[in-house]
Amino acid sequence: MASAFQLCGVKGDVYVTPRRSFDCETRIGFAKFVPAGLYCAGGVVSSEKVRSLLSVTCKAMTTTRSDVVEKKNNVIVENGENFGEIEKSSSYTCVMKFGGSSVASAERMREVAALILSFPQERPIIVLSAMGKTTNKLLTAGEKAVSCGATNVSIIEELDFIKDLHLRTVDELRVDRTVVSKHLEELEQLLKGIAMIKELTQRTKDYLVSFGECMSTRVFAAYLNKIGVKARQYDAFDMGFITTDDFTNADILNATYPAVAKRLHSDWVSNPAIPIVTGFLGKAQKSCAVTTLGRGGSDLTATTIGKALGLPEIQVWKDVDGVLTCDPNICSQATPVPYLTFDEAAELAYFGAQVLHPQSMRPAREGDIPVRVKNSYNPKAPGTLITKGRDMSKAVLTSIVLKRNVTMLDIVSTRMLGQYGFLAKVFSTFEDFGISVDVVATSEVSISLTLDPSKLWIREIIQQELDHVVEELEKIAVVNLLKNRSIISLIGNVQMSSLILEKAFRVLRKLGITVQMISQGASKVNISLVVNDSEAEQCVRALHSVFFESELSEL
Ligand SMILES: Nc1ncnc2c1ncn2[C@@H]1O[C@H](COP(=O)(O)OP(=O)(O)O)[C@@H](O)[C@H]1O
Ligand SMILES: N[C@@H](CC(=O)OP(=O)(O)O)C(=O)O
Repeated sequence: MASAFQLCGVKGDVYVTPRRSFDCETRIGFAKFVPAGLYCAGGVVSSEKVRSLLSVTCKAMTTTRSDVVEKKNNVIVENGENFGEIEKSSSYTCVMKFGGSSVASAERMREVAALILSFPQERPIIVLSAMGKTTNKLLTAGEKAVSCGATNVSIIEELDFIKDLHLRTVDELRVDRTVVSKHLEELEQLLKGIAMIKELTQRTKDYLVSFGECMSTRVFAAYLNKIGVKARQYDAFDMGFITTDDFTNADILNATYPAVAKRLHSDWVSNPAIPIVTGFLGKAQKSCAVTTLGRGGSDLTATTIGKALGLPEIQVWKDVDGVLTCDPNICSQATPVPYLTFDEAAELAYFGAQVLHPQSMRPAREGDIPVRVKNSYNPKAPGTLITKGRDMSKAVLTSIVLKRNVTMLDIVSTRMLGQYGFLAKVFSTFEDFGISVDVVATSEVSISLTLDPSKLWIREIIQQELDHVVEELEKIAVVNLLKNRSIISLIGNVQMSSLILEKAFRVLRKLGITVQMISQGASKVNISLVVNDSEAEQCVRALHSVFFESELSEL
C-alpha cells in the first residue's frame, strides 16, 4: 500500500516526514548525489520501496519526525509498524558509465577512480568506452590497411598513436605492460590480415574497434587493483550480451538480461569485486562474432545492465554538465537541462544529440530506472535526471537538436493507386529496401519524408539503393530527391505547440528561411522542421537565443 512521505537530504542523509505530493522515488537518489547543501523533495512511495531504497542508498538515516519513520538499530519503523531489518543490498547499487573523454589518459583514469571511490556507499558496476578517440583511430587504421600493403601496416600513424597512448597510460599508472601488450600485438596482426585480403567488412570493423574497449577496461581494472580496490574486468561479449548479427549497429536481444544478471550476481556472491565492463560490444547470436551497438553504444550497455539488475540508478558520466539545451559546438550559450522524461531523452538522442545513444533510453524506460547524466570533469554539477515523468506544466522547449546531411524525398501520387494503396506502396518500398524513414508529412496525394542517415553510411550502397527506391516509386508517383537537408528538432511540450511554432516561425521569417517540411510526431515531445544544411546552424542559433537566452527572447 502506498504511504506518503516528504524526503529532504544532504549527501548520505535522508529525513522522512509525512506528506502527500508527487512521485519521489528518483529524488531519493538525487539527495544522495547532491555533494553539498540541502535538497528537498516530496513524494508518495510505497513503504516497501522506501525501505529498499534506503537500504541501498543511505549511509545514515536521520528522522525529523520520529513518530513517523525512524531508524533504531537498523530497523525502520513507520507509524509504529515495524518493517524489519534494513538490509544492505547483497550486490550492486548502481551502474556508472564513463565515456571516451572521461578515460582519455592516465590522469583522467586516476580522476575517475577517485570519483568512484568518493561514493563509498555505492557498489557500482563500471562501464567504460575506449580511451579518447581510439574508436575513430581504429577505424581509420582499418581503412588505411585495406590499401597500404601488409608490409606497411606497422607505419600506419593511427596504429602508432594507439600503441603509444595505451603503453604511456599503463606506464604512467604503473601497471604492468602485459595488461595491453597481447591486445596490441593482436591488433597489428589483424591490420596485417586486412591489408592482405584488401577488404574491411562490417564484421571485421566490429572486431577491430572492440580492441579499444577491451584495452581501456583492462587498464582501468588493473589500476584499481593496484591501488587496492578489488576490480574484475569483463568483455561484454563473454558475459552475456547477445545481439543480432547486424554488425556495426547490432540490437541487444532479450536473452541478454537474465544472462548478464546471473553472471554479475554469481561473481559477486563468490568473490566480490567491482565489475569493469566493456561498453559498446556484444556477441552476435548466430555467428558468435563480436558486434558493436552503434557509435556511442556504451550508454546502451549501461542502461542494459541497469535493467538486467533492476538497479536504483544508471549514471552516464560525460564531458558536459548534463544534457544541454543545444549542442555546445553549435551554441556556446547552451545550458544544462535539469530534468527530462525518457520520451524526451529518446527523441533528442534519436534526432541527433550526440550526448546519448539513440537506443539507450529503451532499457531504462522498460525497467523504469532513472538515468542521471553527469560531468566527470565537474562532478559537483547536478547534471540531468531522466525519469518516466516530470512536471510539464511550465515546460515549453527543452532542447533544440540538429541532424545534418539528411536526404529528403517529395513523393506526389500520379493517382494510379487509391489513397490507401499509395501510402502502403510507398512504405512497403522502403521496407523492401531496408531503409528506415525519419520524419514524415503526408497529404492525401503526397508524402514528404526524410531518410535516416545512420542507416545509410556506406556511400556507394546508398546511392545505388536510393536509385532503386526512386525507380520503384516512380511507377506510382513523381519523385523529387533532395539532398543536403537538416532536421531541426524542437524537443519539448507539444501541448505548447502553438506558442513554440509562433516563436519559431517569427525567428525563421526574420532570417528569410523557408521551412521545407514540418512534422509533429505522435510522441508529443517533438516538432521537426526541415531546412537546407547550409542554413541550419544559423537557424539553430537564432532559435536558441529566442527560447533560451532571455535577453534576446523578444527577437
Ligand atoms: N544537447 C546536447 N547536450 C550535451 N552534449 C551534447 C548535446 N549535443 C551534442 N553534444 C555533444 O556530446 C558530447 C558528449 O557525448 P559523447 O562524446 O558521446 O560523450 P562520451 O564519449 O563521454 O560518452 C558533448 O561533448 C557535446 O559536444
Ligand atoms: N567507443 C565507442 C563507444 C562509445 O560509447 O563511445 P563514447 O562513450 O565515448 O561516446 C564510440 O566511440 O562510439
